Amino acid sequence: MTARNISRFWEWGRKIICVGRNYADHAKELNNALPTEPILFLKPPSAYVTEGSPILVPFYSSNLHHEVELGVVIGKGGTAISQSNAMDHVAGYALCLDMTARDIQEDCKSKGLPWTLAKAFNTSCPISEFIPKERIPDPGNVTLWLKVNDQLRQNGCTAQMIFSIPFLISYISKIITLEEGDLILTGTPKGVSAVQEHDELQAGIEDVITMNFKVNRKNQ
Ligand SMILES: CC(=O)CC(=O)C(=O)O
Ligand SMILES: [Mg+2]
Repeated sequence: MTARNISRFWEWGRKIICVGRNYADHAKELNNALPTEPILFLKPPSAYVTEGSPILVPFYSSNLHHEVELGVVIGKGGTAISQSNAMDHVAGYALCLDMTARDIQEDCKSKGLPWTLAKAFNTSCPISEFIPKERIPDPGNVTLWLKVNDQLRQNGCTAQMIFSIPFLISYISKIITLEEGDLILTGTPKGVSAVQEHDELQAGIEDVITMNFKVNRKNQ
């Protein structure tokens, strides 16, 4: 059996654990209350899409939003990890989009239903290449940005997160055991907006990485 390579973590079929409303400016733009504890939801590994393949608008949505986020790739699993040890469990990072069918999410929220249809569809998690840990020495202070058709829509710093990366790793691992190859999406800053078929998305982390995706529509 060949050894698995963490730099292709998305092929391992591991969990994608997402944090919602982790930036006050984004919670405010959607008129959401600030969380007192992390808000968690999941995406399946079938949500991954890598550069070269398109993001597909789900057939049941007419308001698909981009959310640029820093992804934390777990390199060493654990349960009830302490905040002081948390960064020892990180292998690296990925630039991620938490694609969200906002119309469906609003409908689910109003009916008290889970967000699965809004957040977990195929191609709802576009990701960059794996970024080794050493390339982002301070993940709590990097700028993420996203452009749609060359127009800047999001530009936020991870220093604005309400819950820090060590806190999130510790909090999540008390509830859900973290495994090597899991990915944590740490929430989005303000500026989320709708994308349309044929749009071109470009996103980046400072001078560390950029990625490009096209948007297509899924017909049934
Ligand atoms: C309102 C949301 O969709 C929450 C979320 O995903 C976020 O990043 O914040
Ligand atoms: Mg999000």
